[in-house]
Order: sequence, then structure tokens, then C-alpha cells
Amino acid sequence: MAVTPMMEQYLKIKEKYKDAILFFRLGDFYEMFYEDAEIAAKELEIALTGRDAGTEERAPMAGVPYHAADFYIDKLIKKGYKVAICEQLEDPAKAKGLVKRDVVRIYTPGTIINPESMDEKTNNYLVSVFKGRDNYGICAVDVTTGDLYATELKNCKDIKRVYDEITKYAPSEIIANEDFLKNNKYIKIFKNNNCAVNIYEKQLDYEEKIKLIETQFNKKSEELGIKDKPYMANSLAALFSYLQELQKTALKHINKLLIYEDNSYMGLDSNAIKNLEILESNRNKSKKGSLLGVLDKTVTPMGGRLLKKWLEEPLLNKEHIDARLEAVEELFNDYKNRQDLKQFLNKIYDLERLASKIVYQSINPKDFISIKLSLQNLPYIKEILEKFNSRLLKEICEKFDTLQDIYELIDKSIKDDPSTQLKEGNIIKDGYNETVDKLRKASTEGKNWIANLEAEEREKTGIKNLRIGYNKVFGYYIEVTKSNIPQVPERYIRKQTLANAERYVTPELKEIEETILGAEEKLIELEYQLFNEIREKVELQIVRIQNTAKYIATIDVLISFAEVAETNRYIKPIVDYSDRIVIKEGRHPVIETISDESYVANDIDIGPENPIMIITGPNMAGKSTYMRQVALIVLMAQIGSFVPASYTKIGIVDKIFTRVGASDDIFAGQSTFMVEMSEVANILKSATSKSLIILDEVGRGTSTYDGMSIAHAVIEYIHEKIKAKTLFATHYHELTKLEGKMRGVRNYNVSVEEREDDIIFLRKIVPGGADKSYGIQVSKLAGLPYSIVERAKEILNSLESDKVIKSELENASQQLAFTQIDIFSTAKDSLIDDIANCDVDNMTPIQALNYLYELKEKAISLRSGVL
Ligand SMILES: Nc1ncnc2c1ncn2[C@@H]1O[C@H](COP(=O)(O)OP(=O)(O)OP(=O)(O)O)[C@@H](O)[C@H]1O
Repeated sequence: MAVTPMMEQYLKIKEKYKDAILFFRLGDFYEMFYEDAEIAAKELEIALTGRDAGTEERAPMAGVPYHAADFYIDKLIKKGYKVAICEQLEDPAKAKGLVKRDVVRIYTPGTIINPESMDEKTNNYLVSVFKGRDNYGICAVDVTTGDLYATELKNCKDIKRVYDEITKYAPSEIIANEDFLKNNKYIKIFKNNNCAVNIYEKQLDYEEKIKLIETQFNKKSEELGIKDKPYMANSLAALFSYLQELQKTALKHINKLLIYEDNSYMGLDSNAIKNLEILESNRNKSKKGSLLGVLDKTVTPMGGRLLKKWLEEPLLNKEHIDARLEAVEELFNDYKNRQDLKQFLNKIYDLERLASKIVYQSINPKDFISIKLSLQNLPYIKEILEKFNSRLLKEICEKFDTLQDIYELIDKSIKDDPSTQLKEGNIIKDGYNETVDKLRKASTEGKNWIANLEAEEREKTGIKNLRIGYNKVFGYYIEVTKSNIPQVPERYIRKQTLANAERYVTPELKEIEETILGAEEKLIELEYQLFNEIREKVELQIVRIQNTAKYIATIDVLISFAEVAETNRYIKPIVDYSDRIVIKEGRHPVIETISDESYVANDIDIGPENPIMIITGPNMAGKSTYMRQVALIVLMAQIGSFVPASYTKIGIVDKIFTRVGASDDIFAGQSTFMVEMSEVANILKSATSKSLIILDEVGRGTSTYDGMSIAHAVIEYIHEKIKAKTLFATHYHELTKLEGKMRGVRNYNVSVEEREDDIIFLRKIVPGGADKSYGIQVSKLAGLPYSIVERAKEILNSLESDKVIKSELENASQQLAFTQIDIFSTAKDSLIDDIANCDVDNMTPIQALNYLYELKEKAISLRSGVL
């Protein structure tokens, strides 16, 4: 049996889009067939039916209504499918034979353009990566806003670095050349985070690739800054050809290429962003409980997105930081104008995403009203901006384009309450176009004619409930109920019989109908055409709209900083190029807002002569909080925000590193200790004297001695080679001995007060090392059942007199002395004497451990001939 012509058409198109679910437009529905239908029925929870395909078996079919398609497309995309939209390319009513159809757009996670389904304060990035040996080109685009960023990583042997760069964008889709995907353990992490990762390579000559990019921006490669950046150019070319294939439209809103270098911003790797809980809290993966959660008081989606970007890209240039800080200060001090500005910002819609909808031709008349209502506020915003004097606000004010010509165009052309559908009319305002006015008159007058005719016919026939109605099949008709049929005059022509009524037409009614319907049809067509013309006119101004949108975003973030500073009692930090970090009465910006206990402020003062702080103290005392608070205050200062402290002077930091707890690599299948060590290695490789390093219990992942030795060696390396400012929290109290031995090392502890069996956390950082661990007391505080705490104490006591442990320690120390260390016999004798004279039996395990540690050091010194 031959398949039906429509099915043949379907199969032909489907053949070209095998990897996508094909939405095949049939009238008011998108239908899916065969396997696509089965997937859609399951994933979208819609009915699976069948359709005669001309074959022996009916073709499985599932469909969604055209008007609700966005919802279903989103659902499939979120589940990782690609969706191809096949439209009718001609009016079915006018088509001769089979309606022409073809795919007009393909949606993937990184290319959906329906902003309603996204969090408005989050960008949706598609990242393109090109790898050539150890060089990488990376670019990221948000097609809903037109934002495009690109960078190149040269001689990059560390794939984690590339992972960090991509992770910054939290992409929903990555395309890359095959090389990049080969043996790349991080791909799994992206996929686990619901990011689609696929190979995409366009077989073009390099010259053709450059041409493709130049055409997109209408600029030469020198001007674009990609001339000597072949890897970046490759990634950009792949991106644009991919988008063109998918979207089949010119991408006019992607008109700016923002190139940045490795050192354009403070280096913040994915670990730091995660450990410092900058964008989301680690506990519940939400904005609440993160720095972003505290700082975000933005009122526009554009501001919300920009704030995220600023948080990930703290500045390095004092002048730029100061410009932001001065603006925040001015807004902070001027409550009245700040509130006025905020009130106007509050009325502004997402201009960036609306501008993109113009390009994609998915904008509807109501969206235009949103644009108009937004633009209406811009002159007031500019007026208020004129009252400010700080550099940044002045500059924004000067460049601020109020877009009033666009406002006027929309105002005079689009109705205030238009329909959302383009093909329903009711779009164009009266007075904008003469023909529209005329047609509209004809159609409204036509309606009066109908009303008059109805009254006339009632009069003539004496049928009181005679009524003129309309439906799509018969057009206008006269309806008479069954009981009145005997009164129907002969000139009525019967058209339809209903249960209780009959429907008729008359020649006169048909004449009026023709005039009305002709006018309405023409009106709808003309309104549609005019709407497209207006859209095209606004599209020409898209860059201006985008620029204004960015200024609005900037003002919004600066106001947000000022508001938070006021609510949370922040102060303006001083930034300079000194190498010191001085913070007085600093607080953790997040913990201070969510903690039940009142927050205890702490100081820090580290610089070239004392760059390393070793911080000891019991569990729960507040070591991690303190270290994170220092990093967060530095970061806040460098994004231009005020900070939670009473005084702050920050010597600009080039990178912040953190080594705390678990990281993404654990998910890539490495052991805790492996991850810990490779992270430490990475920090030691990348940090400079201008960096800030936070190390929380490094060495914990292995046995005590190994761990302690590693911690010791790491501190030594940082002290001698890197000289970075380092905060090192540890439970190894032995490390506090380094204070006397290395000049730049200082001991601090988070103080506690011991009361009988309990401890009280004072949360104050004080000089000196802690001398006890209080592990059991802390577990009691943490709610460990009483019986277990008591049992733990018993065990501790028994351990303290446990001979087995002591003799093991003794054995170990003897082994150390005899077998491992090659030393002169006299020296060896002195060690043996030491061990022999030592009263191990009367030591606690801790003392014994300390003793062993001393022995080890002594043995090492002996070997190097120091003694
Ligand atoms: N300065 C402070 N003021 C008030 N509360 C604090 C302060 N510092 C820490 N806290 C509270 O103490 C809790 C524990 O702090 P933190 O996790 O920093 O301890 P820690 O010493 O790092 O513990 P561990 O060694 O077990 O990791 C925090 O969650 C917070 O609620």
C-alpha cells in the first residue's frame, strides 16, 4: 500500500531531522508520528492515537494544540530532546493540493527563545568550545538577550581550568569539536547538571569561518579583535553556523562581541564560587543563603542578570572599582532620588528579551505595549540621573538614550489593549492608517446593519425572539425557534435544522455579510502587515534598545548595593594596590542575616610580612566562617559593593582560591583524598603573591602523620615560594609550632570558654594556637545522645591508659630510628636513649603523638647533620 501524500511529505522531512522530535503542523495542531509520537505521549503525558497513513497499520500519532506549543516544547527540551518545528508555508485555504511544509526552527536547550519559561534573572547560555592541542577557544551566547562573550585559553594543560571557564556560564548546552570531548572527565559533570553536550563541527576553511563571523558583526576581523585568536574564531564560527542552521534567521540582536582575557577579572574558579556560596547555598542549592541572595535587591530582570555576572567577575582595576563604589556611595546618601529611581525602574520590563523577540519575530502586539510602558519611564530616569555627580552615574546619564522616537512610534500605532494574536486584528490604533480606519468603519457599521436588519425582520415577521447569529460554516444566519416556524416568510432560505430551531438566510443578509467579512478579512491582513512594518522599524533600532537596557541594569545593581548597604549596615571599603588586607569588625554577609545567635565581628590584618594565618580551634568554633568572611568581603569590595565591617582596606587580590570540603570532582569519580590533593596542587601552581588562599583542614583526607606532613609542606611552600595571603584552618595543633620557625606565619584561634563539662563558643579570633580539641564536648552540643557522649568519655579515658597504643607508638618510633633513617651511630644512640628514657606509660595518646612527631623531626635533623 502506498503511503498518503501527507505522510510521504512527513517522512521526507523527518528523514532530515532524525535526531529531533518533529512537530508537524496540521491546522491548529502540531502532530507527531511514529516513534516521536510514542516519546511525546510518554514525556508530555498526552494521548497516543493513530492516523491512517495509507499503510496496513495506522501510524501512532500524538498532538498538541498550536497555541500551547511553547509549553510542550519547553517540557521536551528540559528533558534533553531537540524539537524541530515544521510549519505550513502557505495558507491551507489557498493551497492547491498538498500544503507546502518545512522546518522553520529547531529548538535545543541552549537555543530556546521563549523567555516565559525561564527564570528571568538567569541567563540561558549556549557555549561553543574549540580545542586545538592545549589551546582553547570558548564563547558563550544567550540568544534571548544577545549577550555574547568570548575568550581564548592558551597553553592550558589543565582541563579543569577550561571546565571552570565554561562552568561560569552554567550553560544549558555545549557544542564542541570532537577533540574536546575525547577523554574529558568533566563532560559527565556537565551532563549530570542537565546540560546537553554534543559534537558540532562545521567543515569550512578557516577563511570561510572568518568571513562568517565578519558578516555576523558587519566588521572586519581586526576590528573585532579576533585576528590573532584562531581558537576563539573557530569556536565563534561553529556557534554562528550552528545557530543559523537551527534558527534559520538573521541573528541581528547578537551584535556585540565581548572579548576578555584570562586576567581581565579576578580569578575565581568553580570551587571558590561553590565553596564561598556566591550564587547558591550548598545546603539547598538555592539563591537563599548565598551572597547573591543577600545582595540581590534588583527590580529588573536585566539588573538581576548583571548582578550575577558582576559576582562572578570581580574587578582588578582600582579606578573601575572606585567608580562603582562612588556611585553606590552617592546613591546610598541620597535616599530620595534613589527611591525615585527605583520606582521608575520597577516599571521596566525585560527590554533585552523583548528586543530579542523582535529579531525572532515572535513578538506580539501586547509585548509592544510592554516596551512602550517601559520606555515611558526613561525620560524621568534620565532627569533624576542628572542630579548625580559621581563619575559612573554621570557617564551613564550622558549616554542614556531615552528612546522616545520608539516610544512615539508604538504609542501612535499600537492599540493600548491589543490582541495577543497577530491574525485576529485589533492591533493598530485608530488614526494611524487611513485604510485601517475605513475598513474598521465598514466592519463596525456592518455590525450596525446586522442589528438593524434583525430589528426589521422581527418587526416584519412578528417573531420576537428571531435572532441573527454567525458561525464559521454558514456565516450570518437568521435563527427561529421551532414554535415560530409557521410565521417564517417564504423568502427565507432554510440552511440548517437544529433540535429546537431552524436557521435561514436571505439574499439581503448575504449581501451585508459580504461587505462585512470582506472588510474584516482585509483589515486583519492590513493590520498584520502594518504590525510587521512597525516591528521592522523597531528592529533597526535594536542596538539602541540593548544599550539602554544595559545602563538600566547597571543602575539597578548599583541601587541594589546601596539598599543592601543601608539595611545591613555596610561601609564603603577602601581599595588600593597595597598588598595588605585590613578588615576591622568584619562579619559574614550571609551568616549574620540567617544566624540565630548575634554575630561576633572579627578583624584581620595580613600583608607581606605576615601573609599566613594558622587558625586552630574546636569544631564548630567558627574557623570556616571566619575564613569565608574574609574572602567574601574582599570579593564584595572588588565588585564595587559596600562591605559588612567597620573599616576595610583591601589591597586588590588577583585570585581567590579555596580548598574546602567536597568538590565537583568527587562526582567525576575521584576519591576524596585525590581530589583534595589535586586541588591543592592546582592552587600551588596558579596562586601568586597577590592571591588569597583559603585552606580548610588540608591533609584531613589521609592518616594523621601523612596529613600533618603534607599540611606542613604546603605551608612551607606557600611561605617560601608563593607568598600568597593564606588562611589555614587545621586540627593539627602541631602546626602551630611553625609560628616561631617561619617568619610570615602567625597563629590564631577561635576562642572558647570551658565550663565544667561544656564549652561556650566565643567566636572571637585571638592570637595564639588552641591547645585542646573539645571534640566530645562539641558532639554533645551537636545533640549526640547523652549515653553516647558518656561512653565516648569512657573510651577516651581508657585510651589514655591503653598500653597497646603506647607500645605501638614506641615500636613506630624505634622503627623510625633504626630502619628508616641513615644516621651516625652516636646520633642514633641519642635517639634510642630518648626513646628509652621516655615514660610513654604516663603519657596521654595526644602527648605520645606529639612526642612521636618531635622524634621524627629530630631524626630528620639528625640526618641532615644539623645536630
Ligand atoms: N563570628 C560568628 N558569630 C556568630 N556565629 C558564628 C560566628 N562564626 C561562626 N558562627 C556559627 O557557628 C557555626 C559553625 O561555624 P564554622 O562552620 O565556621 O565552624 P568551624 O570551626 O569551621 O567548624 P569545623 O571545624 O567543624 O568545620 C556557623 O554555622 C555559624 O552559625
